[in-house]
Amino acid sequence: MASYRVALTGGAGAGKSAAAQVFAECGAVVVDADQIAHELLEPGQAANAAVRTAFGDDQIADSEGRILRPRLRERVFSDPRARKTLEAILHPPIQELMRGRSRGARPYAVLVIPLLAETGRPPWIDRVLVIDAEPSVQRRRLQERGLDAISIERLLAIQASPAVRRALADDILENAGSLQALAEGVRTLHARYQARATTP
Ligand SMILES: CC(C)(COP(=O)(O)OP(=O)(O)OC[C@H]1O[C@@H](n2cnc3c(N)ncnc32)[C@H](O)[C@@H]1O)[C@@H](O)C(=O)NCCC(=O)NCCS
Ligand SMILES: Nc1ncnc2c1ncn2[C@@H]1O[C@H](COP(=O)(O)OP(=O)(O)OP(=O)(O)O)[C@@H](O)[C@H]1O
Repeated sequence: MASYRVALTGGAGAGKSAAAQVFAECGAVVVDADQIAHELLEPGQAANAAVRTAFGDDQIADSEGRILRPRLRERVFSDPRARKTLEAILHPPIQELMRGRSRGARPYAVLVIPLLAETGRPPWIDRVLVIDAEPSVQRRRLQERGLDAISIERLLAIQASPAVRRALADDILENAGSLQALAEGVRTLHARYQARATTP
């Protein structure tokens, strides 16, 4: 039987990781694009070398070749050309690893893809779940994570609008209440996805 793959997307701080954790606790296989991006930037990876060459070793890496992610983030969130350069290096291997790691997943896979609306829906995705929170709530959560006000505004400005994202959705999870309410919403969806995944 082919894998059943659900893409989970949403704006920064909307609650994708929190929802993904509950899907994992329910037994879904979770694959996260942001985590894969971090893995690909590790020393020894081809993307690490490509990023250091493109952005300048002395600018964005330490003496051991470790990418200084906050510095790279600052650069790419304030310069669209730099962002395109980084995305051109990282997005093809991210796509390949997302697809590979979710192949054969049982009962089904949740792929956390923050930029689904920006990059387009891959043909191998069966269903799109959008998690949404009020922009004021996103800002507060990002602030709590230590991002400064300018970085928060830049980040929200370069991401797709909630309307564009919601237009892609088969399901929408409103993350407006408590973490417990979010977990209940996830468990309801899990039951539905599990049934779809196992129905021939
Ligand atoms: C820029 C990088 C080095 C910053 O790393 P850092 O650990 O500081 O932040 P983190 O990865 O947690 O991202 C912070 C927030 O920015 C969002 N984000 C990341 N990259 C992008 C991007 N190219 N465009 C818009 N939003 C982005 C993330 O989803 C998250 O909400 C890293 O995010 C990265 O390598 N991004 C490029 C790869 C990418 O496009 N990833 C998104 C998933 S496809
Ligand atoms: N309903 C909620 N109630 C309280 N806190 C929440 C709720 N949902 C998420 N959070 C918290 O808000 C923060 C951001 O959530 P999370 O990391 O899941 O967002 P995200 O969409 O994965 O963000 P990013 O794309 O930036 O990684 C986390 O600290 C998380 O625990």
